[in-house]
Amino acid sequence: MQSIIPPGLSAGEDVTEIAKGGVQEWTPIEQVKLYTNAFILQDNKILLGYKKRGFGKDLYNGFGGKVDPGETSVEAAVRELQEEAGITAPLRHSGVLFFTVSDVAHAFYIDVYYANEYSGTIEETEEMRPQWFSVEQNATGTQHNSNKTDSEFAPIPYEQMWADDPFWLPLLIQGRPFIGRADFGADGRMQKWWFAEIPVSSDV
Ligand SMILES: Nc1ncnc2c1[nH]c(=O)n2[C@H]1C[C@H](O)[C@@H](COP(=O)(O)OP(=O)(O)OP(=O)(O)O)O1
Repeated sequence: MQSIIPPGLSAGEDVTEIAKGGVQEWTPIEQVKLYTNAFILQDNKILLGYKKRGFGKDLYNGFGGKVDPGETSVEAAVRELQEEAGITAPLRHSGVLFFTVSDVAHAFYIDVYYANEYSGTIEETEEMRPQWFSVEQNATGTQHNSNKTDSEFAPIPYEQMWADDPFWLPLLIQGRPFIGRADFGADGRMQKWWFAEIPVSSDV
């Protein structure tokens, strides 16, 4: 399928569009800040954190934050995972997300990472309360079983996550690289969005 890659993102032409919506033009970009977001995937479960304060408070997300001056993106991702969940992991790049929020002056360019192993002890921190969730029901975004799972872990709580997450988190879980952009209103709803899968070998 032919796609038009939104401003803020770059990729080759061989992307596979998986979702798009909204009617207005993309919000103009004035300033961009670099962020990271990291997930641990292990034994059919995923580690998320309940954000206790600040931007995205009361939502579940991966572990991450701003890239500090002088840091590489992956160094920042490793640092944020340590600061927010108490663990370290061999993070691998999985995708890029680009967001604007109507009442935030800068745009968010987010490198998304995952690891299948970690070291250290997962612990609650001032910012995040880590919790494992089952990926068995969520990998395709569908329920195999209407109200029961054999897993001891709850399904991924998409209703308590950013509205864009259901578009790309299933791809991360399945090891399929992705890119995507969403422009949010001040009410936290997506006003315009576009998500795509990219070839495994792509360098995003
Ligand atoms: N829309 C959306 N979906 C998924 N994930 C995110 C968003 N918007 C986001 O900002 N994020 C992610 C990106 C980062 O991982 C966090 C936000 O980082 P934040 O906690 O604000 O950054 P810190 O550097 O830790 O903040 P301070 O410690 O400086 O307050 O959410």
